[in-house]
Amino acid sequence: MPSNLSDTTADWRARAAWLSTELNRHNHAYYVLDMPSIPDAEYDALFRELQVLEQQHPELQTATSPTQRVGAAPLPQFDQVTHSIPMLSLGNGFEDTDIVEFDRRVRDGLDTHADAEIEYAAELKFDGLAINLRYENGVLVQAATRGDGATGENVTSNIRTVRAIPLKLLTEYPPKVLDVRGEVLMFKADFAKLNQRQRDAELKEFANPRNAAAGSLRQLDSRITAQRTLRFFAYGVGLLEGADMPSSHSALLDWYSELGLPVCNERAVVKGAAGLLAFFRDIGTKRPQLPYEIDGVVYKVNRLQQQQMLGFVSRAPRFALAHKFPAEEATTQVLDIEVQVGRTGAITPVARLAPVFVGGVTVTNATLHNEDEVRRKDIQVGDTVIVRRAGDVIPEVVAFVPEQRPATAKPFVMPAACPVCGSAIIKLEDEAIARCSGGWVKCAAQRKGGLQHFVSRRAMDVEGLGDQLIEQLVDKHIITTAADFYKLGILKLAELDRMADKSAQNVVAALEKSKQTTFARFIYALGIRHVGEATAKELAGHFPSMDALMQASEEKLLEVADIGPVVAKSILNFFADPLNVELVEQLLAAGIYWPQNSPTEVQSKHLLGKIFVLTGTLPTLSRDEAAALIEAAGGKVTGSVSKKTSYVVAGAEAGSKLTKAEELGVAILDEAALRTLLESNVGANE
Ligand SMILES: NC(=O)c1ccc[n+]([C@@H]2O[C@H](COP(=O)([O-])OP(=O)(O)OC[C@H]3O[C@@H](n4cnc5c(N)ncnc54)[C@H](O)[C@@H]3O)[C@@H](O)[C@H]2O)c1
Ligand SMILES: [Zn+2]
Repeated sequence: MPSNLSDTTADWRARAAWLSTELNRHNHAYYVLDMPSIPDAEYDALFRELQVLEQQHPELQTATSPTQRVGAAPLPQFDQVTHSIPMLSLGNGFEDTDIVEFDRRVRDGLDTHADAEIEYAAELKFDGLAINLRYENGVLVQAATRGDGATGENVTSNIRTVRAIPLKLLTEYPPKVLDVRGEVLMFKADFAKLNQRQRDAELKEFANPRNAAAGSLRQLDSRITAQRTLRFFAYGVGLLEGADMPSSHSALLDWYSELGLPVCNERAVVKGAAGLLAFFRDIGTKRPQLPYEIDGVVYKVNRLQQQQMLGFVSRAPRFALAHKFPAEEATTQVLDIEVQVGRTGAITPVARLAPVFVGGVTVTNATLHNEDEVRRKDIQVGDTVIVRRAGDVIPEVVAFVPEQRPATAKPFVMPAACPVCGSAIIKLEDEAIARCSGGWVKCAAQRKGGLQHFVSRRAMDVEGLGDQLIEQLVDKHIITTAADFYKLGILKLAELDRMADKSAQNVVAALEKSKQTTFARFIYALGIRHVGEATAKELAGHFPSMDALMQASEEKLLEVADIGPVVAKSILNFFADPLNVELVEQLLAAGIYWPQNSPTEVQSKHLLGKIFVLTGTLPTLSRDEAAALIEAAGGKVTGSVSKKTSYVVAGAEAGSKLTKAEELGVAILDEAALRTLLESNVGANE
């Protein structure tokens, strides 16, 4: 309760009444419309405040208070179903102490010895909606939502479209009546597909899988439900007639499994509070990999007899507790929208936020991904927004709250120039992402990425110069351009963190060794936009020297196989910048060189027309080297084996390509056989 409230009955009453109205309004949006108006954490905070207020002032509590009720009344459009046994909610806890306290309450309630450990069934808290499935003589006859706990909505025809739910139980002796309780939910992948379809059809997207599941099940037209993939997990029981109730919760779920009802495997029987907390932590680490969303775990006293002794409070059983994960969503204000320049020059709009605690940390900014996304979500400076931080994922802005948009809200405008280097920001028509046109030589934001690429295995191939080392070198201003690598001495390197003399020597030796390279590798290492390895090879084969390449006109570039206008323009732009030309000159001056003609000892183009596939690890040649030799002899290297393949060159740990070659009867060579073939003229076509 806010402390600025003076301690008078009138104030409590007003606050409690206000909280009730708010909670009822949010309940309606959440349960009836399937469109929550605030994040769950904020709803929970209001709910707790009212609970505390009512505990302190019992006279405020009414039977109609939101704290005493479950869910919301069913929609009048649906037929109503009165539950034989009410469907309740769950009490919940967040902190370890809440769990220890729950275990203590259970032990007190059972009057067991202080040191007797209780057996609990622990399971997942699925983020969907509760359903009651009535089976009579083994046949599904009715399905109803929880509604307000006493009365739910009849959704039988919709539930019949859910393939995960059996229409008939797998038993010859079904009970006369069985109310199976469980959760209808939507898996993450199905949710993503549904929202993609909604977007394509320009329909409203669902906020999360829970709302999508609820919105899909609570449809008046079952054909719509049938198009959405819903799933189901059973976790409880209502009325049971004509069979004995299993003696524990775990036995109930085992029985369900035998009856053909889907039961989640992530469950355990544990002992005492320590067992509960261990389960919680274990599930916490598995959570990101689960194919569906959960918002916590649920603990239930396992023995049915003990459950009955404990009984119920108004809206929840005393024998169960939901242990919830920290909220992943919260609302806050957008103070500004800035742009960040990524390692490849990609410009990302980022919302600066009023600090907010979400997903277990304080968040002050969140990604907006790209310009189109900002427009689509219509996020403006000044908006109140819902921020989401799930696991270790970067926080993102989910949506803005329309009712709270101020008149002064300002739409985002993409700046014309890079905030880091001042170069123009450009966006190609067919790309979602705008980029700084400065490139890595000019733009400090792209420098580290560019330098890492420069030394990478397929470029200059400098061993021992890892990403972290480069970050340090740049951050300590030891290096600004790629040419600086070749000025590095052992002493400078040995000054760095975690750098032993020996490793420093190795790096310097590796740099020295990298000076002898190929023309193609050097072109690729320059990191010219759109010039990948293949294009670099084409260029190296086409132009006799670096000078020739740097001076090539657009027409000349277009003569090269596979080079179109976009790539040609990119190459022209790169060499139009004096900084880049200077870099090339410095690198060559530092001693980088390559054999002028073909880098190998191949005598003739005798393998013209032959198609090779490389697989596995060869004893001495790297794959690149083998490919270069084959190409120098006129052969062609492709990625997959077909009837057209002339030879498959197989090394250690060759996989499916080798099998395929054997199936198709393609000739298989080892490295020695390849060398023989390259050196002789046996493959000649003439
Ligand atoms: N954002 C909003 O405006 C808004 C409004 C109302 C409610 N809510 C949210 O809804 C929740 C309260 O709803 P509630 O009363 O359904 O309670 P609850 O979701 O906290 O717990 C009860 C429900 O958990 C589900 N459940 C999942 N796995 C289960 C399992 N293994 N065993 C038993 N039950 C399981 C069942 O559907 C059950 O009805 C809160 O998280 C609240 O934040 C949000
Ligand atoms: Zn820039």
